[in-house]
Amino acid sequence: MPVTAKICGLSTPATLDAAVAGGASHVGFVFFPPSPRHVTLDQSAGLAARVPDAVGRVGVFVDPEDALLDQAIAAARLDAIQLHRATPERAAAIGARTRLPVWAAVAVKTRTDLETAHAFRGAAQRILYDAKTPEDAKLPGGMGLRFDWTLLQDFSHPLPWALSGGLDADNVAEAAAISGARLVDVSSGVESAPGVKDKDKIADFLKTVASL
Ligand SMILES: O=C(O)c1ccccc1NCC(=O)[C@H](O)[C@H](O)COP(=O)(O)O
Repeated sequence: MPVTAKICGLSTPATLDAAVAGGASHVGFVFFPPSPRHVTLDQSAGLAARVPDAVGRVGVFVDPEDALLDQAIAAARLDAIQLHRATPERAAAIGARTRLPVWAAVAVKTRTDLETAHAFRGAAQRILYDAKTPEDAKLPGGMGLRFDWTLLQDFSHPLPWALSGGLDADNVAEAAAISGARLVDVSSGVESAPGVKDKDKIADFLKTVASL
């Protein structure tokens, strides 16, 4: 089975085009003002218009209000909602209201953290295993942190899932081999500075993923 990739936190037409040209299966737009990758509704609309139908548009949110979700879904014509710091109850309510697939981010540092994923069965359609960020960090993702990929070995996944956290062109093959991931997600590993995506790094990452 091939490995596919989501390039997260895109905010410029040139880097979005690089992700699409390189074969990304999904692109992610971050709707969270404290993030250096935050896009406005207008920006997201312009970016979304460049995305072919075959590529999934994923909106990334941190415990969002309904109003923001509605505005972002309409502006960026989202295909899926990625939720960070949301309870299973809130994830289920968002899925029921928006009728879009929900990707629940599960922050992982230990094996015990993984068990959280089970609570999302019936409430989300996909789990995104991401590295747990420090309690005082302003962002729950996009910090280039990785977790121990061996934790995912022999884990009984409750839902389809993706691997995230600290991936880059140099380690994604090892990460996929160890974890068994068939969908990988990257943000800072294809940047030259926080929030600044790099077309060449995107191309390198996607080339490596295509070879797996
Ligand atoms: O990327 C952000 O700035 C961000 C902000 C708020 C919530 C989530 C965010 N990113 C989520 C992602 O899907 C990232 O791709 C994921 O955390 C991996 O990031 P990285 O370790 O930098 O590749």
